[in-house]
Amino acid sequence: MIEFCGVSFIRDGKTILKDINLKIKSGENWLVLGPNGSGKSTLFSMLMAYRISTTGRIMCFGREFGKDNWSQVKDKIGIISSTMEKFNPTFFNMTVKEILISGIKKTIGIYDEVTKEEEETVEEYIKEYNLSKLKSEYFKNLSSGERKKVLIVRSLIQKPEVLILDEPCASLDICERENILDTLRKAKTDLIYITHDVEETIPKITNVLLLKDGKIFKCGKKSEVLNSENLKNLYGIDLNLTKKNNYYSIEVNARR
Ligand SMILES: Nc1ncnc2c1ncn2[C@@H]1O[C@H](COP(=O)(O)OP(=O)(O)OP(=O)(O)O)[C@@H](O)[C@H]1O
Repeated sequence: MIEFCGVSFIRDGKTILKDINLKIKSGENWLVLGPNGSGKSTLFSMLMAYRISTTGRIMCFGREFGKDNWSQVKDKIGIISSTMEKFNPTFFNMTVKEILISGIKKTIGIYDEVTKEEEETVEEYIKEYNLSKLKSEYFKNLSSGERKKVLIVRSLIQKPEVLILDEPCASLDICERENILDTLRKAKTDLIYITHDVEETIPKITNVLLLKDGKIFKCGKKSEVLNSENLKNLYGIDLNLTKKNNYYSIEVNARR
C-alpha cells in the first residue's frame, strides 16, 4: 500500500531522514515512536507532499510520487496533524454537523446544496461516534479533545484507505484521550499513529516503527518490536514496558 525506498530528507545541510526503507501493507495498523526530532512527522508528511524527499522513491496505492498523479493518492489518505489547525478560523463558526458535511464534500466550508443521502450519512456517523449531543454546537465552543474527535470523524467520513494521526492525544486529559482512542478503536480504516506515549497503543495496532536520529531503529510486528529492550535503547533511558489487558505502560527505572 505504502512504500518508502531509500528515502532521505536533507535541509540546510542537515540530514533529517536517512535511507528509509519501509513497506506498509493494507490491513496493517502502525504505531510510530521516536524521540523529539527523530523525523516521524517529516516522514509521513511526505505522503501528503507537505515535504518532498531529497532522494529515494515513495510509492502509494500503486502510484509513484513525482511520476503519477498524486492528488488521487492524497484523496485516499486522511491526516490529523497540527497543520489542520490553520483551518480552525473557518471551522470555528461552523457546527459539528456542518463540519462533517464539509468532510463529505471535501471542502473546508459548505458551498453547495446538501443532498438527502449526504444528510443521512452524516447522521449515521454522528450516531456511531456518539456526537449527537455536540452536533449543533459551534466548533469554537468545543474542548480541544472534542475538536480533535470531530476532525477525526470528518476524516473518517471520507472513507480514507489510511488515516495518519500525528500525536492526536497530545495535551489532552485522560478522559479526552480515551474518547479519541475509542473513536480510533471503531474506525474502519488502516491507521498510522504517531505518538510519544506508548500507553496510546490500542490493541488493533499490528506493527511498530521506531525512528531514531532520522533512521529506522527497529520496525516490524508489534510483538517483536514493542519491548523494554528496544525502548530502552531508543530513548537511552532505563525503563520497563509492561503489558496488561492488551495495553502497554512504561515505568522509568531511573526515578529516585
Ligand atoms: N523543512 C525543514 N527544514 C529544516 N528543518 C526541518 C524541516 N522539517 C523538519 N525539520 C527538522 O527535522 C527534524 C525532525 O522533525 P520532525 O518534526 O519530523 O520530528 P518528530 O520526530 O516528528 O519530532 P516531534 O516528536 O518533536 O514532533 C527536526 O529537527 C526539525 O526541526
